[in-house]
Amino acid sequence: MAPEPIHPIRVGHIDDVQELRKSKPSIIPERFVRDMTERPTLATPMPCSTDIPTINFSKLVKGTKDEIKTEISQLAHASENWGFFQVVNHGIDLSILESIEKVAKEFFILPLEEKKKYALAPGTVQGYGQAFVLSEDQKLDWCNMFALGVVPNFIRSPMLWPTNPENFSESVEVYSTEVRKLCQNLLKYIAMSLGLNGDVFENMFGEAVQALRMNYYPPCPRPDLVLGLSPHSDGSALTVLQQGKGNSVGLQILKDDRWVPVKPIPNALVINIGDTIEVLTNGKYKSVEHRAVTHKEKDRLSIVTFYAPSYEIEVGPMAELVDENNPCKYRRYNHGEYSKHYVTNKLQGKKTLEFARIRTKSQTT
Ligand SMILES: O=C(O)CCC(=O)C(=O)O
Ligand SMILES: [Fe+2]
Repeated sequence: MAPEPIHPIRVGHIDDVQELRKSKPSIIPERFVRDMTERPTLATPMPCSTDIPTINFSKLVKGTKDEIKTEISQLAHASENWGFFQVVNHGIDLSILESIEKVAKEFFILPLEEKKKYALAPGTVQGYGQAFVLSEDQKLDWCNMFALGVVPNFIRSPMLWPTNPENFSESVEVYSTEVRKLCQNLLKYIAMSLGLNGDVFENMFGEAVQALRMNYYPPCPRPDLVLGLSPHSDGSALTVLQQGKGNSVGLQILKDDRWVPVKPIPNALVINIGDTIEVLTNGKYKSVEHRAVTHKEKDRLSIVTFYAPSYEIEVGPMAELVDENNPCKYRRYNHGEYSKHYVTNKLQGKKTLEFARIRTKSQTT
């Protein structure tokens, strides 16, 4: 069962950030202004040796034995220490990446009245607007989202789709099919990097759920005060993120208590480990906290695919990853319940995963 909206929720007035931007405010509305501790530290220079790892996907698929071995150990290192990596030579045709970016842009430049036809209901994550807003006093992100389910419930009805409906629908379908294959392949190599059978996740997940979210961050006159997207980890198994061509750098990941920017590599895709893989691997592979920041003059688009087990699947640490030295850190739970928990809570770092974490005696006292 897909997560149902919870009612009633009072979220108060939510300004549309694109409309706000048009009015060129000299003062940012209070609901967007972050508390001191949450503000992006724009002035802190980042050490340059902290680029996230890169995986050469073509070497995994058709490299020599040695190349495959090296790439798999890179993948293990990235998943264990970073929770993030960029995939180059992923095999998805450039025209497919360009097409999804084009339809996403076409959507966001529509008049607000048009976009509002797809407005998301409070407490749900599908549609246009701001997801994860669950109370009137919650701070808002400097972002507009348009999110839709792809598997199992992609509705291919031209009536329902914006702009050029045929193009939109077709681009989403073609793109999502390619990204699905990439996720399945990456999960195979991730399993192998753990010394498990390549098909272990595929067999476990049933008909995997896939969702697509387009995030649009308009320029912000005070990027030092706001966040594009609140810190969070993803509730998925894997996330695939495409950054708009030539956009500003906006994605940051928390590494050793520092926010490290993910510098876009042209045509690469950013992959991150989601909460589900963290639980299945008993914490060996990490779903790492990340956020988006804004830019004073430049806008930014990200196109994000979440790939997760079917809602009825039960998830818990795999036996192979639990032993005396690595005691079980998470309880077993139903993935649909976790999804519901995820979408009905605000984004708050890794807090959502507390849902599953087993507390040791020293943590509870
Ligand atoms: O826009 C970005 O770079 C971050 C997006 C993201 O983390 C998400 O949609 O879950
Ligand atoms: Fe995310």
